Amino acid sequence: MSSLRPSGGARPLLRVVPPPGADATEGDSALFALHDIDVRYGRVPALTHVTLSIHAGERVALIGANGSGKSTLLRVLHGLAPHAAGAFASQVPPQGQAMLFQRPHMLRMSVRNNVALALWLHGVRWRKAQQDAVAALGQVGLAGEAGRNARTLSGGQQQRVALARAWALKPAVLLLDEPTASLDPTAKREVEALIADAAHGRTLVFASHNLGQVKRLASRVIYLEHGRVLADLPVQDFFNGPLPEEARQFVKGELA
Ligand SMILES: Nc1ncnc2c1ncn2[C@@H]1O[C@H](COP(=O)(O)OP(=O)(O)OP(=O)(O)O)[C@@H](O)[C@H]1O
Repeated sequence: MSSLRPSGGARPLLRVVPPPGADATEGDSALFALHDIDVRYGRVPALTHVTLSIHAGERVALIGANGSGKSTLLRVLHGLAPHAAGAFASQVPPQGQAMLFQRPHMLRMSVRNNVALALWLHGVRWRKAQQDAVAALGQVGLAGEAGRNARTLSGGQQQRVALARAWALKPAVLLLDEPTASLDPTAKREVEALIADAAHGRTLVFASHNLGQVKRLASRVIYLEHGRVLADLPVQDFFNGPLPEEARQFVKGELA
């Protein structure tokens, strides 16, 4: 079982239940193991004393106020936070995971090639990459837009292209940073359904401010405050059990 350092006056609540088959007492069975991780941007602490493990098949929601460290934690998992102190171990090869950023970057080329390029960079031949790209775009309802310049798509459509780009790589681990934050209610529902579908047989770690979505998608909730983990619980316990006061207030505020 993982353990956490108390953070300031607040006591973290930690009861990580690994999925069936995973042995949480064995550090090396974890896909990701973080021990006492600190990340700073200059003088700004983004993560402080973060210790946790993530096992195959978990669907982990990262929640917390703006600036609490959710994106930074996702970046650590994706190997994009080089200034981390502490120990970080990953059992996932780089091509085994894909990350969706809050504001996906579209290259000035067709929608199809935006997806195909990601595949080609992972060693898929160009012709096959284009075929797979069209198939992935079909999965997110954008097959009809394959020839369009990706930069001319709406924000929601660009988010779908980014999802297709991630899906096409068939990663074992999906890291999603507020994947539906900028979408209208219909697109939110549709993209959330795509994520739920894609999560089958995969490990999912996602940041979200949408607690309804967290309840629907997550098996485990990690609550961050000022870069510290204040609660790390199975989803039912997070929403039904006692929480540290800060987390309770946050949940109340977000649900209001
Ligand atoms: N590139 C950066 N340069 C300087 N400070 C940064 C940078 N990125 C993040 N930070 C700071 O690190 C802290 C954690 O930020 P992070 O983006 O991880 O939070 P977050 O929980 O994802 O926030 P949000 O909900 O707004 O997306 C914040 O204080 C933020 O201002």
